[in-house]
Amino acid sequence: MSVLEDIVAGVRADLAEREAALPFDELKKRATQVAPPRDVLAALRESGIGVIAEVKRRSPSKGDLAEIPDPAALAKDYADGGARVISVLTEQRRFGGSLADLDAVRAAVDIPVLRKDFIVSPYQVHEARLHGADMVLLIVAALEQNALIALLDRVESLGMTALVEIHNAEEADKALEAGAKVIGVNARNLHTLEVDRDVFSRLAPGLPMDVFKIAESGVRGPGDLMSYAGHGADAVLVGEGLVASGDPKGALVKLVTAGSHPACPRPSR
Ligand SMILES: O=P(O)(O)OC[C@@H](O)[C@@H](O)c1c[nH]c2ccccc12
Repeated sequence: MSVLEDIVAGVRADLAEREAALPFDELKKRATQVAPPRDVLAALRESGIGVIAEVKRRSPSKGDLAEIPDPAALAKDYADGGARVISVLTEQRRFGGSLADLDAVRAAVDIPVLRKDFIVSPYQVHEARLHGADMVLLIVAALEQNALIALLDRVESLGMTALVEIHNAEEADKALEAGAKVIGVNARNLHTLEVDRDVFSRLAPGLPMDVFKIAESGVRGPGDLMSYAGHGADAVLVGEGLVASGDPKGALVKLVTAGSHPACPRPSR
């Protein structure tokens, strides 16, 4: 079993428990009662290269990254530091996240929040909405094309924005065919878990101008942000480089400053 299949199997097992505790119809009903989602694309399209800052405790590739006893405090630091969007990992087994983290972050900040998980069922999309998410990650490699299309429609029909993640040209075609408007190129290979920053520069030229392009993973500091920007990234998504820095807010401010510096390459639109 690949790492991805293994993670998804665990996600499905945890999901079955939540479905038993809160039936889908009831979940859907409750999700209509929360405040409407924010306009994520508008937030992302503000000037400069935006930074999406991630609340990430651990990962299968790196093990423990940071304890993060108070995700709300970290989220406030991110928002104060100029993050455009906050990404919250909610996968429990491998990343140490939870829906409680999403709740805490949602309550702490006003900027858009991304639910970062391995979404394989409509249940998780409504659940994201119920917990205040404005954006939802959909990983092409984890989904059959029909499921990708259905989940993307579902995310958009709830007023949220889908971040569609790809790793190669074949997945790029699938994402575009499904109608993705925001595409994340993940530099981390989901099979080997290795980071190859050149994946972005290889794939970005093949993506249409009007697709919003996010470079995910492997941003260690301003240099990596500038380099991704030079290859056409509209925004970057950063986890480890912030949480494991010892000073997440300081590290973020450096990235945000670089992203809005006149010398930083701009997306050509
Ligand atoms: O910690 P990094 O290298 O900055 O990476 C962040 C983010 O890209 C990574 O957490 C990620 C990208 N896609 C994912 C899918 C699931 C879980 C995690 C991820």
